Amino acid sequence: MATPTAASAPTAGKGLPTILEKIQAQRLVDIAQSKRTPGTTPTDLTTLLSLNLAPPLIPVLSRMRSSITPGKTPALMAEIKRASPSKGDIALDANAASQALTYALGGASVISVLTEPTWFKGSLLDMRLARQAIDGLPNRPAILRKEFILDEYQIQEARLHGADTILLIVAMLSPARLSALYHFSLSLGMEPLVEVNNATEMSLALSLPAKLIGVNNRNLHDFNVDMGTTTRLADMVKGKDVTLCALSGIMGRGDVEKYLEEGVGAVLVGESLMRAKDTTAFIRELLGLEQGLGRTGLGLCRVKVDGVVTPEQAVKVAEAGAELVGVHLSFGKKNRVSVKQASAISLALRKVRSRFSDTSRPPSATTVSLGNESWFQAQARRLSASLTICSPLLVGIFDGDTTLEEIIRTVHLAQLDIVQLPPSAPLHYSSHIPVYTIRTLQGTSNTLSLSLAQTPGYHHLVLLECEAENSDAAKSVSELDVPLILSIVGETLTADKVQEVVEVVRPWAVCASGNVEIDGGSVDGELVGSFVQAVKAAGEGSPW
Ligand SMILES: O=C(O)c1ccccc1N[C@@H]1O[C@H](COP(=O)(O)O)[C@@H](O)[C@H]1O
Repeated sequence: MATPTAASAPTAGKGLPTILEKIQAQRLVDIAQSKRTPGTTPTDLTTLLSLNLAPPLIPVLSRMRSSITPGKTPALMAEIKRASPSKGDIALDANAASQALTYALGGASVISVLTEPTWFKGSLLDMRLARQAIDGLPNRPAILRKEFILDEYQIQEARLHGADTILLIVAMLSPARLSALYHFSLSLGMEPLVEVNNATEMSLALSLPAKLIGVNNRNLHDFNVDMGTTTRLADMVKGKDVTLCALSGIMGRGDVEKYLEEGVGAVLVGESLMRAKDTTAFIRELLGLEQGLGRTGLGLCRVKVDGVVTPEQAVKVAEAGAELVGVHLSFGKKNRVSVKQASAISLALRKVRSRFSDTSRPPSATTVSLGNESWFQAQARRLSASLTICSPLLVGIFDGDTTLEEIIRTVHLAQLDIVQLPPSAPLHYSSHIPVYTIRTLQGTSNTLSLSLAQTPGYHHLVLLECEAENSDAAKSVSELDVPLILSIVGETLTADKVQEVVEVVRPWAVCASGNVEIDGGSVDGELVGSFVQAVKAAGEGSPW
């Protein structure tokens, strides 16, 4: 791969805007320095890519196009921009990871991360962290490396650090270099955003043929922003397989609406988003969405009954309306069952499920949101949707001595639907267990375990064991973004008491204990039924 130098810069002699010349010269120095650094030489990057160390890509065009409603909602490319040559410092304290998460949950389709350090105070680390922060989201935005790309080396860096697309600025590149970089990016699976500022550059972009074209309203000679630039070029892409993006100077919904009327599909917004007092509200305004909509769940609280030892008990619990049936599978536990007994319980539950399920419901009725939601919200939504067609589910409860191999074997032999892990279970277990997992935490949990509780991938739900007098702990955990199963220990939870707790803590489910937990051979179906009714009444309007 040839290394462009400042002297042999492909754009020399084109009369570039001063700032672009300066940035270009500096970037060539930076690239040469990185290429010389042991561990990041061009050979290293090629090796890292061939080892498949770049994180998985999403196709930027289809991600953006799936968010566009022509004339109404554009795809939003939300930019992380701490500073700029034209404005100086904008938001030096901005944290790339938390900004990216806010953008993603607010409804951005692309997160544009400036990685240029000198004028924009960005970095590749910013982009990597932005990607990591949104990686677990079920419908994550694409990551754009917003950079002055001059060399294939920067495109390799972009892929390795988690970009799904890169920027190519036509004004900085000769037609031959533009074409080479465009095709190199495609060869790594990334459709680039090609930036133009006039009709000549637009024709060049179309000849590539670029499918994602951004018109920069900012004149890079004098920094003057002319919002009519996009308007004047919009007709050139009409009828073509091109998503047109308006870049720079967008301050509010008024600007967006004007562009939507002109057939623009996407807007890239930097400064005004970075300065917004309420970023989420501003994103919703830009996208023309209703304000203040919180989480949309099914408004339900579910019941889990533990300690079932026979198929007959399991059926009684199902008939009483509980959605989760727990069996203890570890030695030394009260009401411990063998794998064989668990398997018989599983079979009995499978036989009766159709009686408690509504398979006539279309999937969309339970799939409340396919937009941007957190990893845990998505898990809870999917599990809740499964429960409407497949209830109750069987939970196998394990203690700290069970190995991962034993748990996986039991899942298959007993056909468990969910595995409940003890607090001490290694954090990687969940990613190896082929069903949903619940992690038990004690109400007295420290800050570390609370932060682990919220880590996507370590478990799908948290079961919080809490003394009745310590329900404040449950309240504080309930504020975490994790579906919670509340288990009040050491006290019989009456129907009245459970209503009170559910209304305060708003858990995803409650674990029946005391008066309804099975002890010995019999289950009082009526008691379980009234407990279930109390939980259902109190759970109405829950965010889950
Ligand atoms: O903003 C600048 O000073 C600038 C200078 C040189 C190249 C690009 C520049 N900014 C680009 O502006 C848009 C975002 O615009 P805005 O913040 O929403 O007005 C984006 O394309 C930046 O890369």
